[in-house]
Amino acid sequence: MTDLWQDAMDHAVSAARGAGQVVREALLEDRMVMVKSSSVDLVTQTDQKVEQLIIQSVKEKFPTHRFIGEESVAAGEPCVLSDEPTWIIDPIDGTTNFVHRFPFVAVSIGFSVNKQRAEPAGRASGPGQQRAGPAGPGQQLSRASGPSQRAGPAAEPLLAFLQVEFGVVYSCLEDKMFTARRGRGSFCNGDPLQVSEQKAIQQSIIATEFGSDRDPEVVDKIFSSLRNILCIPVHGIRSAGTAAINMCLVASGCVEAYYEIGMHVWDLAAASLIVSEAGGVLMDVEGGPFDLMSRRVIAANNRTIAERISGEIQAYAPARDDAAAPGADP
Ligand SMILES: O=P([O-])([O-])O[C@@H]1[C@H](O)[C@H](O)[C@@H](O)[C@H](O)[C@H]1O
Ligand SMILES: [Mg+2]
Repeated sequence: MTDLWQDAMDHAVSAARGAGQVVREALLEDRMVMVKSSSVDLVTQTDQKVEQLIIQSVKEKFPTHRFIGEESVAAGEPCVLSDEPTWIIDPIDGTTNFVHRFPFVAVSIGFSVNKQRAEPAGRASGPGQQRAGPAGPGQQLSRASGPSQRAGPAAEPLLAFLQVEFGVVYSCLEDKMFTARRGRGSFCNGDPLQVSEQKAIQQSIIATEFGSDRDPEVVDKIFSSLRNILCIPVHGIRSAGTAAINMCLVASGCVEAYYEIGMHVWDLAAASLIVSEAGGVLMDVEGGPFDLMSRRVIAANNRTIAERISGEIQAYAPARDDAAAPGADP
């Protein structure tokens, strides 16, 4: 049977690699910094150029596909997911890092199709499927066991979830290409990834970010959550400065969990599949199902750690990514 999306995934990997080369070259030059939603929400010409390069190359090969790109949305394009094949692009995740030459910068490309196809857990989802169980980031099943033991239960209720078919995160200064295909596992430079087996949060490292919202009430909540989690106590707190790389660190087993409120769908789409395909779980910060458009996430190695973190977070709800979209989900 033809593998519908493998061509697109191969294209995403090569586009991400090409974009990474542009980012690395731009780091050697002066970077003109502009601001978006606030004085600490940065963008550069390289973000815009890289996004256009990726979109143009995809359009040439897949002229009917749609896009959600960070800089296109900033320029007024709608942020809409539909049943149509949609490329979800963050040209530079870690723009602040890029501006300061802090050495963690990623190109993130997720690909979704069939926005809300309801599918029973445990059904194989495509040609060449090697593992049972839904691997899309909208699902909330615990996947604490390793890749070899990940068959989903046979009779789960129907779940409506966003289907990310593949995710590509290229950590371009480390030259690490993280990839995941739905139902087929996660990889870094071709080597399979698996989340940490740690069950005790007291022996965990937790990643989070401070985002770009400087409203004192929000900052208080961020620090309150951080204090609660630090005092559990955990082994440590880390911030890579990019949501996508933080999540790839979860998938790689280097940190047990990452949580944040405020990042966007383009920061999360690709990496959410990389986490779930590495055996991790995705959850809303209040413990419900993960929602890619909600700008809230806990990505963890297992449900126990995710739930413990959700119990310590002072939650708030930023405007959804699809809030302004006509016909967006209520
Ligand atoms: O702006 P950008 O560098 O693409 O993305 C940001 C990074 O992922 C950062 O780690 C996170 O804290 C922000 O919430 C994101 O917006
Ligand atoms: Mg980003």
